[in-house]
Amino acid sequence: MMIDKRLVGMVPDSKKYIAGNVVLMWCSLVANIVMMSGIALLLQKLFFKTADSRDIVLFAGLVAAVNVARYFLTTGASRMSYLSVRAVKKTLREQIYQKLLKLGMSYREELKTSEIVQVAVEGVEQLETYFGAYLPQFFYAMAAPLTLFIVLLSVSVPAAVLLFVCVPLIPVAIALVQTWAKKLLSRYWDQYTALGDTFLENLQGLTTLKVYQTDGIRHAKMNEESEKFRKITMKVLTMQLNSITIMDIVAYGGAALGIVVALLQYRGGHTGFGGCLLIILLSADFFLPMRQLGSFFHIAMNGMAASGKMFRLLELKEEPQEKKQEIPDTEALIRLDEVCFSYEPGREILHDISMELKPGSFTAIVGESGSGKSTLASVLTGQNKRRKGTLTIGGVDFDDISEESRMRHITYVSHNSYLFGGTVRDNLLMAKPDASEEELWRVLEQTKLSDFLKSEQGLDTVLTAQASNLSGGQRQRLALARALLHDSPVYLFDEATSNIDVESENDIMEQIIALAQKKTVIVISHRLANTVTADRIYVLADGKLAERGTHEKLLEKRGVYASLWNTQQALEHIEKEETA
Ligand SMILES: Nc1ncnc2c1ncn2[C@@H]1O[C@H](COP(=O)(O)OP(=O)(O)OP(=O)(O)O)[C@@H](O)[C@H]1O
Repeated sequence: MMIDKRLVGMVPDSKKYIAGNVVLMWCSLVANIVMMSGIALLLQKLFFKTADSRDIVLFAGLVAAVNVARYFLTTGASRMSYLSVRAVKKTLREQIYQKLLKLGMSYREELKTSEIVQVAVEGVEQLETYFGAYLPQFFYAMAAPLTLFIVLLSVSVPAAVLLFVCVPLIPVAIALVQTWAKKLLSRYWDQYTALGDTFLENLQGLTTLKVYQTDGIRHAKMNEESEKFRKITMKVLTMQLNSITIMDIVAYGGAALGIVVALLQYRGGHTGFGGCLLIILLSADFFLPMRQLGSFFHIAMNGMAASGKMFRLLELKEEPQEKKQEIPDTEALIRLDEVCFSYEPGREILHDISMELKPGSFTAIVGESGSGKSTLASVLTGQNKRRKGTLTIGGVDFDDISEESRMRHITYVSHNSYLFGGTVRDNLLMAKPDASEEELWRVLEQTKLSDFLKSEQGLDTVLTAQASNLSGGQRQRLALARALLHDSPVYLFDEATSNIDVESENDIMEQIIALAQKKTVIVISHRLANTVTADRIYVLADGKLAERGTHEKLLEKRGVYASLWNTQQALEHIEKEETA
């Protein structure tokens, strides 16, 4: 109940450090007993005036030796604590990281990013006390009263028994609080991660909030959440303080009782003066380890509550990659048969989509806003896995293909591909780590970025996070350059030219169309003029496949595509007239 076996099992390395810590603390206790016995003996001799200078010197030597020994023992115990904490942090964070890698692109279907960050940072931090202090103290708190009991048995049996019997009252008090504490701490963590999520969202969208001047409303909402968090934090602290008070009453009450018994025993002549003194000096030591365990327990409980969230992450089902296959060849046909997809139960977004994406072909997926184009792209790239129907690449079921093979096969470029802080070179080499300078410049020339970069620091031009120091067009050009370098058989462009200037759009489309001569290219675009040369155009309407064919054939049909085309042409015509 008080030890989470699963948690300890996760960091087997920590066991030896915990054991070492307990042994060192126990040795320190023995040294203390020796010193207290020395004090009791000296005081007895002083009281009965039998002490001589030799006794004083001997006693001084004993005190010095014990203190030196205790210094080393305590330092050793702290070192053990540090080593076990280090093992815990390293192992758990490594496991979380590996898990995220194994979960692959679809991890966001299960957990929020902010939750993962909080668990991996704060959650693991909370476990520091559990492994470094609570667990060793747990075993020490058992060993210490037993040792003292055995020592004091030879001094006074009733006092030793009474003190020993009172010690378990502390764990009983802890256990009583535990059930309540567990629920409270679980709520505390839920509230904490919820607040973290809101904070991250508001921070990321701060500019938008400022633009629409809704930051005040969000601020008020966050204050509400913070207030809830404050309240639950206060509840947790109250619970901790109350239970510490109970433990203090038991600990110091028990020690006082032991002292009373020792005095009664002395008065009754059952114990000597020195024995009585020894009981008085050691009685608090019976309880202090348990009392200390009680204070660590509350922090450890918090860590255990955090570990609940951590286990939830670590237990998420992952697909074993070993059994996965490679895509048989680069000329593989991508086939969808009656594919359906829902983000949430009861609201299907894609309905019975069947299509064939032939190797070396240029396919376009078009449709009105909200018709499901991006959803289809996320299914094709494995970001959303909860689909129904069949999706195969080269005859192999999509789910049986390893993520690595899929990533090598399909390069996905969205309208906001992530560019990392660092240099242009760093971002490009991500796609092909062994690319030569010439290769890097070639893709930059293709995407017409080379002149601009030459006027800066070339490949060493520094980018801020998300390349926010580049223009929208430049960002998309760089994302395209990186994709071209990746050299995969299939390219999927999801609105890769949206929200950028016309010149960049034309340049990028020119490169995409050239790419379609050599590779399988799928273009999702709201602008039909970009995809007129496609070998096949799939038209989506309300998540269904409404039409398919070439641009000319679709115009002849005078259906959804033709009407979309005519509307866009008319709009573009008006735009041209207005700018003329
Ligand atoms: N993460 C999500 N969770 C729930 N519903 C979603 C999610 N993403 C998209 N949808 C819903 O799926 C539907 C299709 O959206 P999708 O983004 O695929 O359309 P689209 O054709 O790409 O639109 P656009 O051209 O505007 O980008 C929409 O009704 C949208 O509300």
